[in-house]
Amino acid sequence: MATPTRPAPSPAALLIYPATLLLGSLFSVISPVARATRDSSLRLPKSAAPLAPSLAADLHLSENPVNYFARKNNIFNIYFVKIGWLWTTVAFVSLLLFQPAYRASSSLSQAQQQTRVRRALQAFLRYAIATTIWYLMTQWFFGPAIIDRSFLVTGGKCEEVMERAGKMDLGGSPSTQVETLFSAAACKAAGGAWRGGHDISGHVFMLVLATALLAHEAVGAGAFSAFSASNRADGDSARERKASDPVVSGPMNEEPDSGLARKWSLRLVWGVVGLGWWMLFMTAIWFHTWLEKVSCS
Ligand SMILES: CCCCCCCC/C=C\CCCCCCCC(=O)SCCNC(=O)CCNC(=O)[C@H](O)C(C)(C)COP(=O)(O)O
Ligand SMILES: Nc1ncnc2c1ncn2[C@@H]1O[C@H](COP(=O)(O)O)[C@@H](OP(=O)(O)O)[C@H]1O
Repeated sequence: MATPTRPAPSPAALLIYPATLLLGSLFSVISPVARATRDSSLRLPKSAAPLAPSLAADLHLSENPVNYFARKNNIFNIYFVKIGWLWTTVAFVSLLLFQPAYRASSSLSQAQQQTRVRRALQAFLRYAIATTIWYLMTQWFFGPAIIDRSFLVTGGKCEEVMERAGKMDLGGSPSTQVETLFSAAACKAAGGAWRGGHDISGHVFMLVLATALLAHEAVGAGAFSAFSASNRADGDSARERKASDPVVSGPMNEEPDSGLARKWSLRLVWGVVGLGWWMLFMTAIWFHTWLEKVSCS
């Protein structure tokens, strides 16, 4: 019986992302609460009203929007999304450590051990590639991150700071000045307003990348465990399997206590994926224009 060990999730599953953004955008248009938030923000004093076409800030400037998730300081934004790659890393490492698909153990044959080490290395490579992409897009790309550079290229700038810089010498080395003016975080920290360009959502980008990476890995690892468990139950057919066959190299000799860690690592991963999806949905409802959201997914 040849059952694939790690069936690849269908690419069609990725449609959940545009569907989520579409649903969130529709909700933001038809929900009375979302509309009330928008109306109240439009009644803000002119000095507080942004001049740029970006709706990200325009619609949600009020200090305390009606909906908790429309607040930038909501607990999930601060302790989950803002350090989202840390959560992704922890969840991913827990998979590598505790899922039988990647775990080499002395009770396995040498061929089985090699298969698992190879799988773990491949998974780590996927994580490293995703981490590099996240880093270059949102944190640093030989200076400002790609998202910040695309904002500048499309006409955005750090408004108040640019004006001040025009009037006085900012001091510091030229590279310090560039950092101050040309990255969203540095601009906001310097009291400037990051306005005027196409502001690709870092939240949408990171949440899509992180949840897709984790879900893809968890589906594969979970399927391996389920397949192995069904083989353990079916003792006769399990004994017929070749140890060297990567398709059937299940954790027949798994230590009893590793089952708990295996379950909890999957729960952690699906928890991160679930909360990540929810925050993506919240970003779709309360933050950014439609174009800014879809341009990064
Ligand atoms: C060419 C450079 C390549 C560098 C990458 C090399 C990859 C090597 C592979 C593996 C090595 C392991 C390294 C471990 C990395 C651990 C990652 C972290 O934990 S970083 C610390 C936590 N920080 C975050 O999670 C930040 C997440 N937040 C954001 O990215 C942003 O806040 C946002 C994009 C979500 C929103 O942006 P904002 O401007 O609106 O705040
Ligand atoms: N789901 C969410 N919950 C709370 N704040 C969010 C959010 N999605 C985006 N934001 C906020 O909206 C702004 C634009 O984010 P992004 O460009 O990454 O989508 C950021 O504000 P700050 O930069 O003031 O923190 C971010 O914190």
